[in-house]
Amino acid sequence: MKCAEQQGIDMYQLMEAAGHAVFDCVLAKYSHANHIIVLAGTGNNGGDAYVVARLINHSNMPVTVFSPKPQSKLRGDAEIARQSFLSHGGTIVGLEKLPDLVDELHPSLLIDGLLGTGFDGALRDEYRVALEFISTLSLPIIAIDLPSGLNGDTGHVVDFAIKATYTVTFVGLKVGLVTGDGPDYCGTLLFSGLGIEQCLNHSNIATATWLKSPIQAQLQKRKFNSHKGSFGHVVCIGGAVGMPGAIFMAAKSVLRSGAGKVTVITHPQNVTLINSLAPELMVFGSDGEMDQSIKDRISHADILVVGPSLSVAPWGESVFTQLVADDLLAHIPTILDADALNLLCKYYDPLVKNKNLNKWVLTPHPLEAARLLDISVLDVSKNRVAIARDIAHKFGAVVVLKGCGSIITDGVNVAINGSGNPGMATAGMGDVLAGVIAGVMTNFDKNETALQKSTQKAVFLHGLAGDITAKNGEIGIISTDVIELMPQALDICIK
Ligand SMILES: NC(=O)C1=CN([C@@H]2O[C@H](COP(=O)(O)OP(=O)(O)OC[C@H]3O[C@@H](n4cnc5c(N)ncnc54)[C@H](O)[C@@H]3O)[C@@H](O)[C@H]2O)[C@@H](O)CC1
Ligand SMILES: Nc1ncnc2c1ncn2[C@@H]1O[C@H](COP(=O)(O)OP(=O)(O)O)[C@@H](O)[C@H]1O
Ligand SMILES: [K+]
Repeated sequence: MKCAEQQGIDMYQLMEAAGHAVFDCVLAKYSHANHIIVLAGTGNNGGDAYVVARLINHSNMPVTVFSPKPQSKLRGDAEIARQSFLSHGGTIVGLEKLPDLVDELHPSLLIDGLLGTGFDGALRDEYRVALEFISTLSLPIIAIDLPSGLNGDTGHVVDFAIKATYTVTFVGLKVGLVTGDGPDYCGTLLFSGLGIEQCLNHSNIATATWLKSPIQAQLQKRKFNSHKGSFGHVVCIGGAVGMPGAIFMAAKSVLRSGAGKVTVITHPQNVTLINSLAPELMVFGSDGEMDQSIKDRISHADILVVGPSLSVAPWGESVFTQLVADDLLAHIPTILDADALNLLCKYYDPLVKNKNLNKWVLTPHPLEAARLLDISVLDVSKNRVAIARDIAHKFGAVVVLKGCGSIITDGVNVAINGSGNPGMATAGMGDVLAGVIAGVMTNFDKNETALQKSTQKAVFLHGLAGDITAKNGEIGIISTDVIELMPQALDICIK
């Protein structure tokens, strides 16, 4: 909004436009509402609320505004909007009176204009008490710009927030609506550009991309005249003794995402089982010492996946340290997942620093992200985008910070994934993602600039396969189901 102001756009007109956008939502979804309660805060989000309340009043629907103290004087545009509401006969009551009046008013809709993008920190007591009371009413709620209590920049809820039915949000994407806690609080998201989206598009503001449509993960149709060598050789390294599952799922996912050839390097005791589960894989055993033939296979790979069930015990540690010491990870695009990330924390300084590592994709979940920066998991969830960027800068890598609204960043560009579902919160789904990233990459150029873009597409495709799997029920989907549906997800995205 500051940018709009700098470009000479009239801020009160924007507030009017915001109010009209919310009023349109009221008319479209709740035109028969009984009494409408509007919460109006003390900033510009409150100003928007007064515009909506005036429009509701004007259309002869019963409306009461509840506002925290001080109700006397707001600032600037918000005060103009409040005065306009009052001069049209509007009623404003103290927020603390809401519990006493609610039975009398019989509201059937609540509009939340308490806090918007200016909210920071923890809710002040008066607000928290009001929001907790509201949550007991079971009313449909339209949130203005964002649900009060949710931080629009980070997607973090400190203690309490409104759970909206609809959120009518304005102009650019607020990352906090689509990552972390955001999706649990926003309900259905409705966007309004307030008529200034064109002007902002030309202002060169760096914003995050929300990956929501298959068009954003477009893949080229294959030439008829293709052969397996056209689509890359991926080597997957992991699977300590007794742990064949994760590396098998990662490798099978690479195959199901379009790679020409996939090799697995694992503990010798896993070889027979993995071969029998997927005879398409080439599987080789290593007892922890990497002989020359294994090193040759790795050095001829187009892409590496390192980490699924590698373990931090001696076998995994020995494999990882040799890969780094022999520079095998320095020149080949490499997806580092799971225990490779844990080992990366341990060996970052002595082995990894100062090498040419800008071909890495790191795929931490929040706990692994916390370890990579030596912070707490809470610190990660407080600001997912900033943390993902910090990891990208520290390791010179593309980072996928997994979870609801996975963040993909090379430290500069930021994308937030909009595919996937909570059914995917199940063991092995991250191993599948690591494989999908490598497999999808084999469809693209191998240069570095493609790394962020191809990782974005892969993360979207992985979530899309999860969504296709969840069509028969979300809870209880398993990672191997998602692997089998990767071809369907890819097919949706082929040009
Ligand atoms: N003119 C503009 O800039 C426009 C802004 N728009 C609206 O304005 C909003 C942003 O307005 P503001 O910057 O005034 O911010 P807000 O209206 O979100 O909030 C500011 C108020 O919240 C209080 N507050 C902050 N943290 C708090 C906490 N932890 N507990 C309790 N109270 C807290 C502050 O004391 C301040 O009074 C947007 O979300 C959008 O709804 C729209 O009207 C379009 C035009
Ligand atoms: N609630 C969710 N919404 C969307 N995607 C999710 C959700 N929960 C998990 N996922 C996805 O599933 C995968 C889980 O990865 P991870 O936690 O590493 O699992 P594991 O360690 O068991 O392999 C990630 O890609 C993550 O983004
Ligand atoms: K709000």
